[in-house]
Amino acid sequence: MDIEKVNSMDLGEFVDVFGNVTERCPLIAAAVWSQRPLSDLEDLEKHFFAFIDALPQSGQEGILRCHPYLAGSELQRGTLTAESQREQSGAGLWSLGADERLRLAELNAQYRARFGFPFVLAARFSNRTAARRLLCPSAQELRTALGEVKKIGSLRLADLLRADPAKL
Ligand SMILES: NC(=O)NC1=NC(=O)NC1=O
Repeated sequence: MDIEKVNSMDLGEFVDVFGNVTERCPLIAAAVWSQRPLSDLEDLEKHFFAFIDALPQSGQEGILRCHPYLAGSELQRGTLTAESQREQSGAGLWSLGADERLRLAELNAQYRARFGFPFVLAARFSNRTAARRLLCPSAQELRTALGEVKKIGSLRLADLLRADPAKL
């Protein structure tokens, strides 16, 4: 898909296509739509990231709370978004052993209790570092977690911009 096609989209189409670049936060796509005409993929990505960076901490934490747990109940129940389903399955989280799933559930619970939002990791890079990040200071961990949200968004945008518009 080329950037001219993106710039020609009305609001509904734009949110349909880009509404889940940031997991379950279509508001961001609706906000970025008003930045058209966008010059290229980098410009589109820059506006997604600028919106996140400009939010107050409560809004940034809200974005993290919109993310499903890694290997959590949503993966088990099959209620993940298509993107998350692909990412989590692709990272092998579907085929975890019972003990590993339990260990991840415990880490998720400890992490959520400490920071007030779920552990977020760009699963396609899957450098499972939950245990180490649990020890980080809150302000640093918020920045790290938002960095993972941006990595996930970059990968999703690249997939979408590579996609054939006929299939969208
Ligand atoms: N809590 C998470 O990190 N969730 C996810 N990371 C991904 O890359 N996809 C997800 O659903």
